[in-house]
Amino acid sequence: MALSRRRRRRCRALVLGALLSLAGTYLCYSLLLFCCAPEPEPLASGEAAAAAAARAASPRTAARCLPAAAAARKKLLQKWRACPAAASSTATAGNGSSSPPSPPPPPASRSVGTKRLPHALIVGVKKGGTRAVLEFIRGHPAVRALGTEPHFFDRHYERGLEWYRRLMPRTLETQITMEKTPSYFVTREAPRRIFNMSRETKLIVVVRNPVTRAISDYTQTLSKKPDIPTFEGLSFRNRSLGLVDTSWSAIRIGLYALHLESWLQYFPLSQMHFVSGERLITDPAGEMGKIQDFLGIQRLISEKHFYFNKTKGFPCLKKATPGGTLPRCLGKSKGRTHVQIDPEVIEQLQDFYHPYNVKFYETVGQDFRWE
Ligand SMILES: Nc1ncnc2c1ncn2[C@@H]1O[C@H](COP(=O)(O)OS(=O)(=O)O)[C@@H](OP(=O)(O)O)[C@H]1O
Repeated sequence: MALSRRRRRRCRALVLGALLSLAGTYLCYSLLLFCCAPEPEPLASGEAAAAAAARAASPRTAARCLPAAAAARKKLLQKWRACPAAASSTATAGNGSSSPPSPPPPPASRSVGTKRLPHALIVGVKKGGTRAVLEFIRGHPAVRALGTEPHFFDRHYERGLEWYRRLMPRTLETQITMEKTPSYFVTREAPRRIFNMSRETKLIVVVRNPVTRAISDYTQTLSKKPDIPTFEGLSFRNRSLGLVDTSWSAIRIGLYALHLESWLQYFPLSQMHFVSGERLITDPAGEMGKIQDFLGIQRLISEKHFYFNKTKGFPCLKKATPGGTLPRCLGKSKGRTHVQIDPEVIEQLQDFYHPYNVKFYETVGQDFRWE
């Protein structure tokens, strides 16, 4: 009898102990969750809510940061944060000036930061050199970019801004989020949709001689569909009458002045930056310098990060980090050998584009010398 009472008492003590330890674990777990909860991300969907989220994210002011020169020394292509541009507008990458007094902060890893709507977009043009610009600029420590083309403002708009935001890489407050989708430039609804996301969005357009661009576009299509008609056949409604077929997308995309009009209904020119696709090849550092100025970030990507690859026939990035993962040259689909086109056809198309080009130069205040 006494034995079973003792056993019952021991049993009760064991149950009590177990309960207490469970309660303790729960308390610790709750405390841990409370202390380490991540920064809440906006969850509301719809244009207004996400636009508010974008505005909230826009003052990308000083948090702890790595001075730009130090960031550059810490290898351009590593994702170190850089201090805001105001620190020094003359800094160039790795010019060997003073070293940081204390150890640098940890790099912004994939799990750090917040997914934000883009602050800047490369909106076009197809075959202009958009991939080169994206790959070059994403080496900057103050920029993080989506590697693939999300086609949100043309194909997937109905999925909502929240879907779009979730595609973005995480950024720190001081960093700029970017993506590129070249078809935005010729999408009628894109300017309004981007404006509704944020009227402060910075827009980059890489433009190239519209005739060369059309041939590049055609060469790409031909590589996928070898049975399509000839370039000459597709370009004209009536070649002897010189009637160009502007309904063919390869031709239509090159009417830059027309497409630009839709953008100027929503954005001032000062919010748009036009990159010369030609100069991007002959002077990548020069064009990248202007892009960095436009984005309000330090000129860290400079001459010393490029070399001309004779085999590729294009400038390529030097691998700035030992064992870095970014490619030195762009892939095989960039810099294809173009299909041979009758020089007379080229001349006819040059003539066709001339008035549109002139209008475009006048509007943007830059002569791209495509004549
Ligand atoms: N550094 C470097 N390396 C390789 N290619 C370069 C570079 N800079 C500019 N380009 C030119 O980019 C053209 C492709 O343009 P996009 O990247 O805009 O094409 S796409 O619309 O994304 O398909 C591509 O066009 P094609 O030469 O007709 O293939 C290149 O001329």
